[in-house]
Amino acid sequence: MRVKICGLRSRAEVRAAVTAGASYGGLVFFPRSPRHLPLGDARWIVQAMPDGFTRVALTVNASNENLDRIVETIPLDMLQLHGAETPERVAEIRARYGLPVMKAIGVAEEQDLAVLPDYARVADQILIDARAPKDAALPGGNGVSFDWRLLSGRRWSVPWMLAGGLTPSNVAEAILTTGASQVDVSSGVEIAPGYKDPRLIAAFTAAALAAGGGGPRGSALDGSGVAV
Ligand SMILES: O=C(O)c1ccccc1N[C@@H]1O[C@H](COP(=O)(O)O)[C@@H](O)[C@H]1O
Repeated sequence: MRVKICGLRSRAEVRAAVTAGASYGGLVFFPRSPRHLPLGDARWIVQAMPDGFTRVALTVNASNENLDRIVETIPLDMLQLHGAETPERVAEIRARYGLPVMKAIGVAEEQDLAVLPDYARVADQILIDARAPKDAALPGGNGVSFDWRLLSGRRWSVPWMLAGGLTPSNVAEAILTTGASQVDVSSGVEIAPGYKDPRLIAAFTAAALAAGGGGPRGSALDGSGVAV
């Protein structure tokens, strides 16, 4: 079981995630988000991330110019693409930066999963998130979940991660229902938008690790996140 804490905005939040046993830390580069990080701050925050803790940059429909700036400024282990990037664009970004790419797919009903194989061909991982509500200002980070039963018994050819409205209280049920071996959380461990609570980070990570049977910290790039 591997846990990603997304939207880390301070070194204290990074320390809380690492201490809790999370494997991934997400930095949001999307100005409309309350979790958006100026690049100067990101450079400082990323220094608090130890070896083995996967450093993920989240972007939304970013241009090459913006991605260039991010990749040139901070050391990264993965790019999370959380917009309407096509499979061709995902492949282009992966080739351009030589970094593993995790593509987010928004799900509200079964047919939303139909695009998943196309992305699994070009991305290193898939992030299955709740589809954002129509009136939402953000494409993710809304604290909204979906019917996890849509995923039970499904398999894909690449590692995948479950997201969307996960909290310390529901993550165990989400894992048991979907069989996820990786989970991602943002608003579910916050006391206000953009402000993580170390106790909620600890509670979430402990609940996920207990439900998933624990397991080593580390990246899922070895393929061990593949659903079985
Ligand atoms: O967290 C954000 O602000 C954000 C902004 C734009 C796109 C995605 C964002 N977060 C991702 O959304 C999911 C679910 O978040 P939540 O736990 O429901 O709040 C997660 O993958 C975040 O990485």
